[in-house]
Amino acid sequence: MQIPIYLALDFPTGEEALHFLDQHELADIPVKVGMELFYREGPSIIHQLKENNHPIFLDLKLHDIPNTVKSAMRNLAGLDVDILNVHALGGAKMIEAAKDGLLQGAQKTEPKLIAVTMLTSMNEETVRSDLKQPMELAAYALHLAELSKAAGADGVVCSPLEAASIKAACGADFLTVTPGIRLAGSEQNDQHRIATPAGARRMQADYLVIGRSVTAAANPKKAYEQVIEEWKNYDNYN
Ligand SMILES: O=C(O)c1cc(=O)[nH]c(=O)n1[C@@H]1O[C@H](COP(=O)(O)O)[C@@H](O)[C@H]1O
Repeated sequence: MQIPIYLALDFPTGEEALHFLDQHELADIPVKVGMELFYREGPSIIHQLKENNHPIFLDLKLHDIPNTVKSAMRNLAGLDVDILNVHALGGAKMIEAAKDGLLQGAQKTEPKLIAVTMLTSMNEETVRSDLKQPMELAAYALHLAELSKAAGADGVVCSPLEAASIKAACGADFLTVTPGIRLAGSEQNDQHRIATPAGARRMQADYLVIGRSVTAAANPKKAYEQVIEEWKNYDNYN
């Protein structure tokens, strides 16, 4: 079975992303294509990665009125990727519309629909001061997860710190996809609610998303292997 660790391909061009995978012998690994790469390359980067047998999470975080999201999802589902996502903050009607569009557009596989709860770059203070959200962040993320589940999402993007409580409330089958993953000693960058790969697994993350801890490492291949090692043998790590 493929290890559910998606490498975030946050590169300016497809050429750089493909070169990185090739140079560091990361053939076939699950990858996440986000706004930076997709807005530059469009569907062609998805076709190329699929040709190289990479499982793909296409992370475009749709957030618009239900009708627009439904039509966009119909198109994206036709790309035959494994995971697509929306912002849970778009509300229940928007998530339901995303699911409808996804089902209409699905080709060989039905991509999983994942809703982003609270971005891992936010903390209690920014949620309160920027969003004027009075609930505690973890409780609000849990609320958004329950809303997403009721609206037909297959899981959520959340911080590893919230994964266990979301699993407890939404059930073992409801997927927790967790960015904000950092190897010990890596830069935190703009992330706030973070954990190591081992910590995330212990906290019941189903899928990890990791970018700069690997892509900006002195030895990306070694860093990626460390992530896998921690995922497999999480009891041996802090
Ligand atoms: O949906 C996402 O993938 C996502 C949600 C979130 O809350 N936080 C978050 O960091 N991400 C994405 O996960 C990746 C994390 O990258 P690194 O911080 O470099 O590991 C980036 O591509 C983000 O766009």
